[in-house]
Amino acid sequence: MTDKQEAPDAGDAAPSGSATLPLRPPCERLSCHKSSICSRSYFVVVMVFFHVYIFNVIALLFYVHYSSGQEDASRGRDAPGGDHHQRAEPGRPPSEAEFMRDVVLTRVEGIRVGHVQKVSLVPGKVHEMRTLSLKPLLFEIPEFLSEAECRVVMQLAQLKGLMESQLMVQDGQEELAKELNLSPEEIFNLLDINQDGQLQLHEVYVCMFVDCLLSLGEFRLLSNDAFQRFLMQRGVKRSQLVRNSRHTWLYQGKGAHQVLQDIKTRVTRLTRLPPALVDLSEPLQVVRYEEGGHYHAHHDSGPVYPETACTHTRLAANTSTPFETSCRYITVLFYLNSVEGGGETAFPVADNRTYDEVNDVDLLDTRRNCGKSNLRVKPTKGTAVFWYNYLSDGRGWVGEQDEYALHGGCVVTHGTKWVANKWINIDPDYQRQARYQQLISQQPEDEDDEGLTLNPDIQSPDIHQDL
Ligand SMILES: O=C(O)CCC(=O)C(=O)O
Ligand SMILES: [Fe+2]
Repeated sequence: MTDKQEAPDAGDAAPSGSATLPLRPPCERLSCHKSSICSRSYFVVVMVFFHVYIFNVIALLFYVHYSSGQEDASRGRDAPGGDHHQRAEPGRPPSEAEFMRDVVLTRVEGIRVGHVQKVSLVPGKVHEMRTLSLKPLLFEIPEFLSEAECRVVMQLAQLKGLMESQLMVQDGQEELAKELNLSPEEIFNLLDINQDGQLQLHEVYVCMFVDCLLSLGEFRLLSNDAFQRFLMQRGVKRSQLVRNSRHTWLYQGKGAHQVLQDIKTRVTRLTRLPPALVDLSEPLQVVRYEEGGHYHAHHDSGPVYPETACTHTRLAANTSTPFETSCRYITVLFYLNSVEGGGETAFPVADNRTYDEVNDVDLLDTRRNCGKSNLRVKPTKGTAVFWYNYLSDGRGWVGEQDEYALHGGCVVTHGTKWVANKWINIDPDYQRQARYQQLISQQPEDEDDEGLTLNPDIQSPDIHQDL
């Protein structure tokens, strides 16, 4: 057998009789003599690469699609205004949490101080809303309430009865003090934060309205007797108190007087907030100052740190927190009468004074220094003012406390002053607010309204006996 016979391809590889010649590389051979096979292989290789490429592109597209979907979903959970596409399944009503994901808190634009915008709050009437300051964002709306509405609110408050906003010594109730098992000295010691043996105004202030060494529950008991006694023992006068007024709370939910319900609806329109947030806020607080009454400058709501709970959502909080504040995002203040003398609402640092200067001038003292406040609003019957106590977080939710929202009631020099406060409570922690709303939505119908957890003066469960 020749080489030729043994190797069928030999004829392709070398001419006959030249077995010693080196074989050419197979590729060269193919390209020269098997061009059809060569191009088919090339085609196959190209097609394989092509398919792998297409497959990779499709896989990449799927990956991008699904991973951005997940990001959206988690953004929806973290940022209330972030996701407008995550909806409940069709045919199923959205749960409160799903509803909340779509909520963005609209803020009314101030444009500039003095800017007037028309607002439609009641059918057939247009109100004018004037920007009073940008820091805080503060507006005034004349004739927000009619004369008749002002009268009804004052009368309902009188019918209900007003209590001292900050109590001084009155009769008895020794038992409550005993229950606490704290002597007046011990109470004083707890409130005397800097331990200098004196009870300064700011210490009373701190305890009354922001965070307190005592729990809120203990403080409520104190205010009935023991607290007043040691204030008197230390020679504290009414004028030295943080506030010198009387107040009560009026329920505005279902079954409440129509005027009260109307006011709530109007507030919802004015603030452009979701009705549920207004519905679940504190009842209306009505305040009366007699001649000589005042309210030193304060914040309606404190700063919120990670360890701070909001009073209204504390039931929904997973953990217990050492501090609590009322998380009043907005204050709407109504003047129910025109005051004969004094009684302006002062905003000591509005717009152009830094907060630090407050300490130098003691602008907190509205009995002495109201005249030095940057801005004062004269109480005029029916007028409403409203402002934001918190800034925006930039993503459509509640941000940090606005320190320019400091305000107080100047001393009433002639006559009586009646105001009402509508506070809108929103937890800066979006998740907590969502959990709270979900919890409330699971309550039976007659329990899921304002005042369930929010009225700071109400300790008994009979809150729905409110007017
Ligand atoms: O009486 C005023 O003008 C202000 C009232 C106030 O700030 C309040 O009740 O929190
Ligand atoms: Fe206030």
